[in-house]
Amino acid sequence: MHWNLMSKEQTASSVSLPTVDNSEPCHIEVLLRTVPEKGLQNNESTFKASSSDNTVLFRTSNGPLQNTTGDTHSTFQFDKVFNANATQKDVQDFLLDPTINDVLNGYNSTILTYGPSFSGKSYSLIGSQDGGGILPNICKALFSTLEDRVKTKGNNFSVSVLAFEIYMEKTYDLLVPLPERKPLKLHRSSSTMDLEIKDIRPAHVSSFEDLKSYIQSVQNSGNRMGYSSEAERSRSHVVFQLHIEQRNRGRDILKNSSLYLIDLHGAEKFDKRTENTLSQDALKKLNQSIEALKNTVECLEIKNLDSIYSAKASHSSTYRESQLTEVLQDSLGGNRKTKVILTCFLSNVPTTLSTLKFGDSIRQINNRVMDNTSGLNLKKKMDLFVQDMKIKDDNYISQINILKAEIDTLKGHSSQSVSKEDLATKYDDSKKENTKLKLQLDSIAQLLNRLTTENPNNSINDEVSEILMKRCEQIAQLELSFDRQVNANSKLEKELEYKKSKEEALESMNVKLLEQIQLQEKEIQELLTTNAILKGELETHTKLNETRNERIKYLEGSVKELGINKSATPSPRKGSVSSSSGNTMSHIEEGSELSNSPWSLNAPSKPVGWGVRKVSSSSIATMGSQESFTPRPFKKGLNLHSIKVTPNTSKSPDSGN
Ligand SMILES: Nc1ncnc2c1ncn2[C@@H]1O[C@H](COP(=O)(O)OP(=O)(O)OP(=O)(O)O)[C@@H](O)[C@H]1O
Repeated sequence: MHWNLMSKEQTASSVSLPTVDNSEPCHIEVLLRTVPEKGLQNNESTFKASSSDNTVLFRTSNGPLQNTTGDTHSTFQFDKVFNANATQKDVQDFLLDPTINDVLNGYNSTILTYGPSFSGKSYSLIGSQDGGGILPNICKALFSTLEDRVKTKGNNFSVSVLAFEIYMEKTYDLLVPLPERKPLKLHRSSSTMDLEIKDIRPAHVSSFEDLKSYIQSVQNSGNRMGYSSEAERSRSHVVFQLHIEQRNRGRDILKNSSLYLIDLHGAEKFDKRTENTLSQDALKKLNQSIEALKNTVECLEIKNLDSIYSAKASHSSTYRESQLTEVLQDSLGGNRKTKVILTCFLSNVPTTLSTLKFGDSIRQINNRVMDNTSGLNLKKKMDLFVQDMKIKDDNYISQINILKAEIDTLKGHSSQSVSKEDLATKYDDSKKENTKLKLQLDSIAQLLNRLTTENPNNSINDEVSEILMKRCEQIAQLELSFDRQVNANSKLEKELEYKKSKEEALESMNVKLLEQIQLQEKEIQELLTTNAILKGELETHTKLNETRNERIKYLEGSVKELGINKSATPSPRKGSVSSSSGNTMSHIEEGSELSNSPWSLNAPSKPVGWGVRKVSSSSIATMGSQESFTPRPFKKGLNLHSIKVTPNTSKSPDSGN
């Protein structure tokens, strides 16, 4: 699979709205961040960085601060200068929001770190144990804004990510574990001239959590960046690319943009002192990319400063000096909003001076940026429509399944509970028992009355009372359970009714959903047919156009030929056909094809004969509404008389003859 690093889908499925070049100039922004160094005071250093006016002043060893207007390299002006005590948050507060805005407005953007080893490039871009860098925080903020737009504007989005490293002039997919990593091919698409990486594996991520796990897998797969071991310097350039596609269905707008986050390896030259295991050739390759980057920036700076400078020398050739510059082509002088973070130790004069000079040069480069906003074409619209229908369909199906499961559980409940018939028999039984007990109670009450009247102090009285009390308790309990049964019964009845109504509602909803699906299928069908008709019409028009072009060419040829013949013979007089030489006549006869042509200026309404000769160039010039034509039998040498011309009001000098 090829992965287009520029506008992956824009070319295939959308039509660009702007037809004119509406790009705007945009200079590369440069930020400087200095590393905290123990015991180093800013005003004691050779460099004085000022975050208030965003300058760095370079002072000579013993002398006073140099005049800012004197030596161009005595003062370096940047877009932002962060002192050593600036936090990650300070840097990100400055950088994140504008970059996110640019990307979401459809502008391609790049954030690039540049500086010597251990100066905090990875610290700023990726982060460390004590805090997240630009990469995780920009991704988090990006997803949060995208999700907000889904809620507030109904926009859709899709994000894909890929990560690769450039090591010794070879490009590797960072998702592939380090030992298995194979170099990938970079090439430019012949149609769009976009850079493509063959066989790289992009990942589609739908949330920040997905993206975090992608970054995690990249880090787990091993790297040459050195952030696994803090004391190790990086030897590869690492590139993260996010591609964001946003769709606004209401306005049929598609925005495609990408964000590069690039962590370069140290900008100093690698040599045998630090890389003693590497061969001379390997060292050369290791240094090649930064050298090429410096050259490219220099060329572009000169080109920007000197408008007469020929682009030929600078452009394509310098970009091709290394894989890094190939990847950066669009970020340096192309359609990207580029921000460079320079990192340096103020105590190290040579590396800082070289970094500042690089920053100064790259800041002179003007990119030409335009937002990658496009309209959706019919095919894209249909694809999206079908995709949405599918999603809706899936939703409906899952909704139906949920409701079905609910019905099943309710049905299970009702089968487990007591049936109506059982309840009725239970109710009857209790009723019978109740009446029996009541009768017993009555007879006991009667017996008791009798005994009380006969013998008021009889001990039997107490016994009977006790029995009676027990019986009463039994009756009360029975009545209670009876009430409970009745309550349970009515509850079940209600539940059953509710289930029935729910089932009915579900059924009708189901029917509606089916109708909707059918309607949508019909709409898709109609769109397909319209598409086919449009295609057919387009083909017919193209053919017609081709035929017309052929005819026009043919006519032009014929007219030219006629012109040549005309110039070859004496110029005919106004109102006359030609000389009597007979040449023109015969030419006209030959040109009868022209008169017969449906494209002829004078298509014959009569059979082809003498009349068609009116088409000769001279006759076209003289033909007026008063001209009449009398066909005569052909006589050799008499052809001049074969056409009768009615006198013209404006006579030619010879017309009297
Ligand atoms: N501004 C800073 N504040 C605190 N610690 C920092 C800062 N900048 C860098 N460091 C620390 O310095 C060390 C080196 O930083 P880092 O690895 O980011 O350098 P680098 O420029 O990416 O080096 P290399 O080019 O070798 O990759 C790390 O331990 C990092 O935590």
